[in-house]
Amino acid sequence: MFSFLKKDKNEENKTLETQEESKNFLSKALSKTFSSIKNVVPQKKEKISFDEIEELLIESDVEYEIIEKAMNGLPDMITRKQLRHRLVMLFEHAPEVNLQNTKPFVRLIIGVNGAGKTTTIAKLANNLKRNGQSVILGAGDTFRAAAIEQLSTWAEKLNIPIIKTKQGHDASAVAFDTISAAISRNIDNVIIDTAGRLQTQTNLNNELKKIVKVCSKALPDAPHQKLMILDGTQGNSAIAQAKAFNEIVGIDGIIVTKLDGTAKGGALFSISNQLELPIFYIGIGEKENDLIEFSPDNFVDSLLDEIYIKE
Ligand SMILES: Nc1nc2c(ncn2[C@@H]2O[C@H](COP(=O)(O)OP(=O)(O)OP(=O)(O)O)[C@@H](O)[C@H]2O)c(=O)[nH]1
Repeated sequence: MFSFLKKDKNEENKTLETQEESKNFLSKALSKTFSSIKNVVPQKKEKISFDEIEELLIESDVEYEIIEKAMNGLPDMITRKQLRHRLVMLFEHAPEVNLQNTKPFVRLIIGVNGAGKTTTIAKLANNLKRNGQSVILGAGDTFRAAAIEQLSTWAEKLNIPIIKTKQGHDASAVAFDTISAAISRNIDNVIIDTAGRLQTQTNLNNELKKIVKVCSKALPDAPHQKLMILDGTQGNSAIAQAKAFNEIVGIDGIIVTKLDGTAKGGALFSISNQLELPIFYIGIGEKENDLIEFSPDNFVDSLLDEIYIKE
């Protein structure tokens, strides 16, 4: 009985340590956003004024509408606990748990050119592999030869199989073949790239609808996740883009990239809240390990650690 309790305590400590590590990692990755916040509140305090909180949220690129929503009814001097509660609430669209029971689990990656799709696919695949799962990639960006090459280079580097075709060939055929290969080779995860497109490019968007339909022909219910990659350096302007894609194919979750290079980290609040979608991961660098699972609690706590004295 005693040793059982002791083990529990050890495990609890370990979880706390991991949480602390993940928060430290987040603070480093979001240093640009946090230093803009510190410009507004240079000294840590127990209570911070309404006006200062409002200003620091504006500085970190939270949309004004969201700030109003979060701060409605708060007093003139705000405690950490009061603010924490309101900020965490903005991420109420938490990721669904237990999605991973399906095999193969098919993710379709969507985004505009340059948002970081290819790099993010590599990072995601690397994460899954590190967790002991098998992955296959589908080079569905058949629009540009360079995209097929770039993804192939990552596949080789990470030692992950890839299904590809020639530039200009049918992207939905690549999606179908990748899922079929995963089924026959008993692979856990499928990640399918798609061509970068704007929400206004009708032909490409019809192609995207076709890819989604063909995925479900290869495997009922696939794709299990349609993930939108948003460039974090664009801050709030990425929202309109994602809204349009959500209307075209229905997005299940967001990955925000390049948060290491911007002071606009506060846009994460607006992105999740406005789109009513969970943020699954954030990209914090160009290497394969630079993708972390997004935790609203850790994000809000790291931010509050910059301005509040710990309770
Ligand atoms: N600093 C930083 N750079 C990133 C991150 N994610 C991607 N990048 C860089 O952003 C650039 C564009 O990334 P890609 O993965 O090529 O983007 P893409 O959306 O596939 O773009 P196309 O290939 O043009 O369709 C590359 O130079 C990446 O290294 C990130 O989280 N942080």
